Amino acid sequence: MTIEKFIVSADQMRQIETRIFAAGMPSAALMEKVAGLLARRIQALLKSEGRSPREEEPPKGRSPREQVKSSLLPPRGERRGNREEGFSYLGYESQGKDIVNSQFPVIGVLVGPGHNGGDALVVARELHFQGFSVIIYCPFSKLKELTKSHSDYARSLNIPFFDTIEPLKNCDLLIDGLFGFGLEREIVHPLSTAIDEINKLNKIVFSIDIPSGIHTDTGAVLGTAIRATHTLCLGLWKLAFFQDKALEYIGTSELIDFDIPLADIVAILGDFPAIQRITPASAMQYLPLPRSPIAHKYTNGHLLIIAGSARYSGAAILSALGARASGVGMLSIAVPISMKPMLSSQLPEALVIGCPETSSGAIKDLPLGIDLGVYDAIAAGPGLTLEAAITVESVLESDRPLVLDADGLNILAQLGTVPILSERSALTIITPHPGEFQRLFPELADKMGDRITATQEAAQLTGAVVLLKGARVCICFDDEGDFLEDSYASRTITYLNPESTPALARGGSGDVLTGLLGGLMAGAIARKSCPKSVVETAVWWHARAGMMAAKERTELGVDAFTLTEYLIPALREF
Ligand SMILES: NC(=O)C1=CN([C@@H]2O[C@H](COP(=O)(O)OP(=O)(O)OC[C@H]3O[C@@H](n4cnc5c(N)ncnc54)[C@H](O)[C@@H]3O)[C@@H](O)[C@H]2O)[C@@H](O)CC1
Ligand SMILES: [K+]
Repeated sequence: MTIEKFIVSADQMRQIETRIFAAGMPSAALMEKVAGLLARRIQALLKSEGRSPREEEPPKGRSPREQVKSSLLPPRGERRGNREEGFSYLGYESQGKDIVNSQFPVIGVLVGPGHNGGDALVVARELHFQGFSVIIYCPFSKLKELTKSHSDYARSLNIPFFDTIEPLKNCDLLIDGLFGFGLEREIVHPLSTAIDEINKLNKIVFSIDIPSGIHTDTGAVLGTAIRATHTLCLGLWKLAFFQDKALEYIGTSELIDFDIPLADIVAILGDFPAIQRITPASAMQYLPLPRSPIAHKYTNGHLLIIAGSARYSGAAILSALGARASGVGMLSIAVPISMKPMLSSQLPEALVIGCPETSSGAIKDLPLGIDLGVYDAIAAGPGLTLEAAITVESVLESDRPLVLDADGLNILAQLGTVPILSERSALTIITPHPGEFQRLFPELADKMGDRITATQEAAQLTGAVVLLKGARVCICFDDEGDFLEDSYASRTITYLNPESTPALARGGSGDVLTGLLGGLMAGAIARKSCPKSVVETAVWWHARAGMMAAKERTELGVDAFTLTEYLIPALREF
């Protein structure tokens, strides 16, 4: 399993770290290694933007120090402006250093009392040796032993230290090493005020491990937090990177792999971890590709979509186009009878079933004598309105595997989520957004501060696969031994999708997912493979299509219909 699959809590990271130290790795050596990787990565990021001091052609006729030039510096006029306002550049002319006119990029390193601060000090030292102009902000008098050693050494190198934020104002880049996964309580004044002021500076900020102030597990802001533009997560992905509310603070992110032995990870997380990050490889393994050379339409599954109303007529089309991309063998679509001609013209390959409809054009009931048993799976909900309650009740009562979305979920909430779903004999996949989730699970209202835990509990309460939509989709289900090895039966499995695009935050994109997921599920059932496994595939694929469309058309250009047209091209990228 690739390192990118693992996700840890602060406690698990601590346990893994303890094993490494117990096995003999010196703590100082590990910090040196990690921070060395960080410093090199930060330099590479700066170099990619033409901001590396040593790589540039030195202008003639200057001292070696002055020859090191970087575009990280603000235009000279701006700096002069600061001086004219009476602000001494960086505030340390008084230390006898004439760097006011220096051409160096100026990097401000924020140092905390623990080992996150230790990492930051090693990074500061390395960047200093590489020719960057570095200053250190450290408002703490007590530091952990190792951090104190690095602080002493940095001071001996004449790297300037400050305990006020004023000097940070003229830095071109900030590196945040105030707190990592050791933060356990709220940040209070005066540090909280300082962090708020630092955020107001609107600088480029690289956070080490996690933005300081963010809870490693829940992603909650503990008092206040650094708003990073980029976060370099150390060793293993932490849960916070999958909590929607932390994303504004994390910015873009990447993993810095520092060779944690797999045996130590497995010792703490197990060889099939209960929480996993979706990767292209893991999602693609459940795609119905390549097809069997002797496949026929029924071995690729038969999906029934139940969707649409006069009010939301497009929902049925969008779901059906999602299902079309899944390669499902046969597609049937049940819609209010007056919509039948429109559906038939849009989806010539589908069998369109006209249903009796209410006076306002919603599905009143399924046609008399319909045999749901012929379908491998059913996807119901998009655009149904609450008037389709009888229909939703009958699919819930059926023994067919079911994807339930949108109004299907609102009707389920009225019927009573937990008793209905726990009585279902067949698999149910529910795909709520946070508002629908709260209607479905009022008993979990106070758990919504931690999306991941709330989704896990919803899966445990219902026995369903629960897919909570958002920037980082969370998928949870109980493993009943049908999917993984028997020894793991009765655990809750969680999959987290690491990447998506806000371009998908738009009406109709969920309808596409419902159809795509339903189609993949029907195919999996027809081929007798586990239908739960395709949920991660559908979520990842849907997000990739959105990302590809956004890249080509901007985030404004990804309406739900356009999204359906990117589903197949998105696969070709892989
Ligand atoms: N896990 C690993 O394998 C490695 C961890 N390293 C670094 O070590 C970090 C964790 O280090 P620590 O456990 O020392 O923890 P941190 O550096 O995250 O912070 C802990 C320190 O902050 C103080 N503190 C906590 N909450 C506070 C608050 N609200 N206000 C003021 N002070 C507060 C604590 O008393 C303690 O001194 C990681 O994030 C990472 O940067 C790396 O150095 C090496 C590898
Ligand atoms: K940090």
